[in-house]
Amino acid sequence: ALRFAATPPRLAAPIPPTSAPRAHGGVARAGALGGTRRGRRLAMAAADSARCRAKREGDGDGVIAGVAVHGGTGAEGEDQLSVVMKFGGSSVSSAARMKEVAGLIQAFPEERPVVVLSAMGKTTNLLLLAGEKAVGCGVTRVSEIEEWNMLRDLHIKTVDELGLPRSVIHAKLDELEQLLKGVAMMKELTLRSTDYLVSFGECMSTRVFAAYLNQIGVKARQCDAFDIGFITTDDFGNAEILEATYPAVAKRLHGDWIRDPAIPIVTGFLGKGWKSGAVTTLGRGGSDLTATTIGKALGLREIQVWKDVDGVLTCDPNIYPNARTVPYLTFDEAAELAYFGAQVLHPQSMRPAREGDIPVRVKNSYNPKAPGTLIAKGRDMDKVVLTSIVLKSNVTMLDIVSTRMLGQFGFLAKVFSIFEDLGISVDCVATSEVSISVSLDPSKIWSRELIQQARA
Ligand SMILES: Nc1ncnc2c1ncn2[C@@H]1O[C@H](COP(=O)(O)OP(=O)(O)O)[C@@H](O)[C@H]1O
Ligand SMILES: N[C@@H](CC(=O)OP(=O)(O)O)C(=O)O
Repeated sequence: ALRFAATPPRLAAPIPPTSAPRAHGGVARAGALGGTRRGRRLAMAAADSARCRAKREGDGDGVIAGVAVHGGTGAEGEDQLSVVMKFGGSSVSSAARMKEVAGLIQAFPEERPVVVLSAMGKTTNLLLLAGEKAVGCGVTRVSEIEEWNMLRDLHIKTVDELGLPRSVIHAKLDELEQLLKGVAMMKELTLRSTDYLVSFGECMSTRVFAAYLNQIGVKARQCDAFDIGFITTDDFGNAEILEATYPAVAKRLHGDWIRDPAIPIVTGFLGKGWKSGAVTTLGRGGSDLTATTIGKALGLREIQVWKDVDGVLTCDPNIYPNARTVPYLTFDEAAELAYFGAQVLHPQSMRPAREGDIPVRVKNSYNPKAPGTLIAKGRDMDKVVLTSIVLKSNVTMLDIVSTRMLGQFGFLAKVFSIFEDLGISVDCVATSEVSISVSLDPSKIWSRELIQQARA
C-alpha cells in the first residue's frame, strides 16, 4: 500500500533534535539521583506548577490532575523523572549491548529517565517455541528443548560477562524451568499460560540490567509492570491498557522516586489482567506502548524509543536497504505507518503520546549521534509529497456485489454491523453503486460466519 501524506496547513514548527550524547562511560552524577530534602521541596513545587498548568490549560483528561491528587508530579522540577528511554530487544541482546545502553544512559546526566526494556534479543520467540515444544515432549525431556537451553545459556553468559552473581537470574530461570515442566505435564499451553511464559523474557532482562547499573554505581530499581499499576483487559496475547493504569503508574513511579531516587527499570510488554489478576502481554512489540503509557502517566518531557535503525525509515530496510530516515512525523502519520505494517513501532503506541502530547523520538542505540525521527503533534507539511511506503501482508479482500444496493440506504450500515458483531476490523473501504470492497485486518480471525451473514 502506498501511503501518501495529505497536505494539511502548516501546523507547527519542527522541534529541533535533541543534543547528541555528551560522553560515554563514567558514573551518573550522584546529585541528579540523590534524594535530598531540597529535591523533595522541588518535587512538591513542580507538582504545584503542574497543577497550575493543568488548571490553566483546562486539562480535563485527568492525567496531570489525577497525579496531582496523589502528591503530584510534572516534568518541570529539577529532581523529577524527565524522560522515558525504551530499549528494544536488539538494543539489549548481549552483555556488550547492555554495557553500551548503560553508557548511553550515563551520557545524559541531566536526564532522570524511566528505562523500559524488552526481552534480550529473540528471547520472546525462543520462549514461545520452547512452550510449544514442551506441550509435546514429556516432562523428562524439557531439559533437552533447544530453545530453553539457548535462552538459559544466553542469560547466564550475560550475567557472567557483566561480572554479576548468577543469583541475579537463578530464581527466574528455576521458575521458568518449572513452568515448562508444568506445561509438559499438562500437555497444554493456554493463552494465559503463554503470556506468563513469555513474561520471563522482560522479567529477566530488567533484573540483569538493573543489577548491572547498581554494580557500576548508577542507582537503579527493577520494576515489574504488572506490579506497578499496568492494568489491562484479560485479552491474553493482545491485552489493552485500561485508564486506571495512568494514575496508578504515576503514583507508584513518582512515589518511589521521591522516597528513594533510583532509575526505574521497567519490564516492557507486560500488564496485569483486571479480572484475572494474571500476567498479560500487550501484543508483539508492546514495549513501545509501555514506554508511551509511562510518558503520558507522568507527563514527561519526551519518550525515546531506541532501536537498531536510525529512526522511522522511508520503507522497511529489509526490503530496500537504501531506505532513508524520515526526520519528522506526526502522531497520526506514525500510527498509520505502524498500523499498516511498519514494524518499527507498535500500532497502539502513539495513542498515549498523542493524548499526553508528548514527543516521541525514535533513535538508534547502535548510532546514537544520528538525529533519529521526531514524532509530534504537528510538522511542516509544505514540501511533503510521500512520507513512507509500508507493506502489509496476508490482507483479506472482501468484495460484496449486490444489485440490492441501487438507490438504497442503510446497506453499508448493515454490512458494518456484521463486522461489528464478529469483532472484525476493516482497514480500507471502496464503494460503488453495486459493490463494496473492503480489506480486513489480518491480525483478526474471520470465519465462514462472515460470508454467510454477508449473503443473508
Ligand atoms: N519503515 C521502517 N522504518 C524503520 N524500521 C523498520 C521499518 N519497517 C520495518 N522496520 C524494521 O523494524 C526494526 C526495528 O523494530 P524492532 O525490531 O521492533 O526494534 P526493537 O526490537 O529494537 O524495538 C528494524 O530493524 C527494521 O528491520
Ligand atoms: N519482547 C516482546 C516485546 C517487545 O516490544 O519487543 P521489541 O521491543 O524487541 O520489539 C516482543 O518480542 O514482542
